[in-house]
Amino acid sequence: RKPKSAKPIPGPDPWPIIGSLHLLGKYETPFEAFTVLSKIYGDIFSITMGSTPCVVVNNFNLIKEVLIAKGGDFGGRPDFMRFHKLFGGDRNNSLALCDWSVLQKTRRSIARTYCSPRFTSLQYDAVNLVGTNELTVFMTELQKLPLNEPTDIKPVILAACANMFMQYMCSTSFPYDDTDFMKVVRYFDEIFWEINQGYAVDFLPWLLPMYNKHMNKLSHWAGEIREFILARIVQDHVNTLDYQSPPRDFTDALLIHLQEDPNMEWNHIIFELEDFIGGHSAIGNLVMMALASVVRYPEVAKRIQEEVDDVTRGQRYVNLFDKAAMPYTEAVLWETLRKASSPIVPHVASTDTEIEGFPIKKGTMVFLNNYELNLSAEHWDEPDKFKPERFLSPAGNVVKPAHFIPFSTGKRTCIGQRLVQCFSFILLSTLLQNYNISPGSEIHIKPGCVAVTPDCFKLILKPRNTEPN
Ligand code: HEM
Repeated sequence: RKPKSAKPIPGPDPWPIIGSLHLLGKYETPFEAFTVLSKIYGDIFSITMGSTPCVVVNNFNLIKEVLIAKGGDFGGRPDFMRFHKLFGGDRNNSLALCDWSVLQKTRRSIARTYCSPRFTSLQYDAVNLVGTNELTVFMTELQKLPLNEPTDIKPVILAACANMFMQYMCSTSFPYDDTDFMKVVRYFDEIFWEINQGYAVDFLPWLLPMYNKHMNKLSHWAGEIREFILARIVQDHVNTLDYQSPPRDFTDALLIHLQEDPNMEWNHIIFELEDFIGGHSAIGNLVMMALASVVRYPEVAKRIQEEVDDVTRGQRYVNLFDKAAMPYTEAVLWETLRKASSPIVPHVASTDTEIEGFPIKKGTMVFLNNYELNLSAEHWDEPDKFKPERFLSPAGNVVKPAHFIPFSTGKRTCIGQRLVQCFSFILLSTLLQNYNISPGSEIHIKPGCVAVTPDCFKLILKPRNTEPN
């Protein structure tokens, strides 16, 4: 198709040096600014960040055009220095931050079986087993926390998520009093928060000398994590791997692939493992976000408790096969994702192309305004309210509108979304099965972000005395 127009895409005139960065500074998230600007310039507009040409697309059809119809043209990622620092000096080591390549295709396909387990697969059974086994440990650890007073439960939730991931992907888990393990869990969480922030230096690289300390901190966290994974997880697998037998887990599958595929290197598999293990932080943060809403709206907690009590009859912990009978609890997680409206990682045009007939030059960064999709009155009834029931059909089944894409769509869609749905479900329902939870400190949630700060709000846990045997 010939470009519809040689006219430039509308957008604010950039200032020298900073481009239009000043327009974003007034808002808590740049996506709020994008929504405001879309009312002035339209559903597609251009904006210059520093000297980087960017385009913002604001409606579902345009988002689909970028992610699905032209996914191949927009397979690149931003070249931020922070991303390099987090992945051994080269962001292409990372699955989420690399440009599209044959290697990425291979890495995604190795990961698919393990990280996107289908409902009826052996992997799904394994996820269930690992998750429910960890629940017992998790509950024991929670009982060590002070009850009926403000307490910091995020580290315990994160440790439970980390163990679920490590057990599932590496057949290993760690005690919560293992200081090296807890340190690594904390570093992962710091990185998750970091990745969810934007900094002026991303677009103004000449500010770099001022960020030296920060960049060194990122490299340090990443280095410590890598050392732990190599020493405490991978080494044992290398020593015990039987190349003639089917892989025991994801780590084995990666090591076997390294042996068989001349294009795979040692670094590729270590970084892939690190990337996926790191996914646990996203789930821990999502559970904290869900709890923030649950404590704000006690009627939500009550409905989850009714569901979980009904399904388990107070006799056992929840498992993944209860999910179908607990649609409200699942809907709470979808509503948490809608309200959090985590941004889709920006894509970058890897070739000269077009969007809606407008010419787009190779190297242009594309922001997909899912904030608008998730929070506008055009798409949702009372969008500011936390209403899980919006995701329930009259018959009580979970339904999601097509424009709701918290995990994105297209060739770079999130690989971890099934694990998110599994582990967050059992953690949230088990917490509410066993405790009445109330706020223990002021709760501030940053808009347009699925992360809460590493040292975040406290909660008060009051046992419900219905603990299963
Ligand atoms: C609250 C939880 C999560 C949310 C909201 C989320 C959301 C997203 C989004 C929006 C993308 C960008 C897709 C795109 O650019 O089009 C993404 C990519 C990705 N996610 Fe997730 N994610 C979550 C958890 C996870 C977990 C647990 C894992 C790992 C097990 C994971 C692995 C990945 C990977 C590897 C990519 C990059 C895929 C690629 O670029 O090819 N995510 N995620």
